[in-house]
Amino acid sequence: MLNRSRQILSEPLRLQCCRYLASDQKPTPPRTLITGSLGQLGLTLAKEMRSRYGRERVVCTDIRKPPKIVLQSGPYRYANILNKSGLEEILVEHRIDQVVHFSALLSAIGEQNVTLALQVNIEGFHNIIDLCKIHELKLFCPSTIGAFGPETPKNPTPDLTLQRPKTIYGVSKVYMELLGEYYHHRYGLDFRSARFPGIISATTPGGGTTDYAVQIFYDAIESGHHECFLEPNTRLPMMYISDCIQSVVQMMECPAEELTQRTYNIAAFSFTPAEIVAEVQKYVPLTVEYKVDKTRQKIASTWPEVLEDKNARKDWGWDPQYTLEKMVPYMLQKVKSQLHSEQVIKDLF
Ligand SMILES: NC(=O)c1ccc[n+]([C@@H]2O[C@H](COP(=O)([O-])OP(=O)(O)OC[C@H]3O[C@@H](n4cnc5c(N)ncnc54)[C@H](O)[C@@H]3O)[C@@H](O)[C@H]2O)c1
Ligand SMILES: C[C@@H](O)[C@H](N)C(=O)O
Repeated sequence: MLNRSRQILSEPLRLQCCRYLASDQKPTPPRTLITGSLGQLGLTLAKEMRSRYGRERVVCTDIRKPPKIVLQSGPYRYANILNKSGLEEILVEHRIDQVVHFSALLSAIGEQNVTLALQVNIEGFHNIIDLCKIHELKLFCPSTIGAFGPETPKNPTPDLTLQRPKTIYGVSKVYMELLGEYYHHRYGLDFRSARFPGIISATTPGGGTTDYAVQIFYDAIESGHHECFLEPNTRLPMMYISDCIQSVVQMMECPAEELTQRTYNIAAFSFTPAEIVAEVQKYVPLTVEYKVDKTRQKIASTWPEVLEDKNARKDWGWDPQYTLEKMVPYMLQKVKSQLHSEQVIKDLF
């Protein structure tokens, strides 16, 4: 895993990473805290970071009871991001150097509970960013294609453009981007953010508009039939989990002077439901029925089709490895193992 990760980094970044990997060289690897680590992305990132920096140097947190295997794999702490002093205690006790802030309510679930989304996505972020400022910690918080709206150019969508999202999720992410950049400008906080496409992994997602693109693999393996909640021609940017995790590591390890901006679009590939169905059908029999969910379709219709990521490629060597065609057989294999032997959670550690 470690070799693979290093292979795909650009030359300057690879040299930077080697500084963490060679035990006789300085500086020592960072101590990292991940919030919302039991969601779709957190444990995969924890596994990658632990392989690079050491098991005890990555502290997973969330408000949910973790599976036993998570407890066995390294430090895990209960941390509600709405409890600022509780968070501070953990940051101080573990002598944390950097935070990856994943806790959030995603687009579809946010529309079902706007008050809670405001609390988690905005108040929670206030707590995190203030603590990072006080304790001089580096902060990564992902943004999303959901930070754009219907007025945004859809194809391609540049880094700097109109952002008038129509979900509370999108509004809170634009606020997060702006506040992070303000704290960087005003206080020198080392804030970094990448706008993720919909992420596809065998770990199931937590209430987003792009979730169909994970569910389709479970349906293909379990029943051979998928009910799709988006229209067949809805094109959205997507990315495989391995590339997503690489983007976090690469961006966090990039020397500050190489970043020309603090929020970057990142892209891998885009597809429509009809296109992913056709790709899955190359490997397994699959029928599909389009039962469109009006709320999620309305959200998807306001999002970009293709993100422009030339600045991320130029500044910190962003170079995704997975295409739709390469990802589909991997996903089918992962989901099959997950269903038959809970292998995916084991794979994480
Ligand atoms: N998954 C994607 O497709 C995607 C795409 C773009 C951006 N992102 C961003 O990446 C981050 C991680 O996404 P994810 O898919 O893992 O999300 P997820 O919904 O799967 O997980 C979020 C986690 O936050 C935790 N959480 C909720 N309330 C909390 C609270 N009060 N205190 C602490 N933790 C709390 C939940 O328990 C959950 O484990 C989010 O910020 C999301 O906006 C994700
Ligand atoms: C796109 C992303 O932010 C998330 N998967 C959602 O659909 O809400």
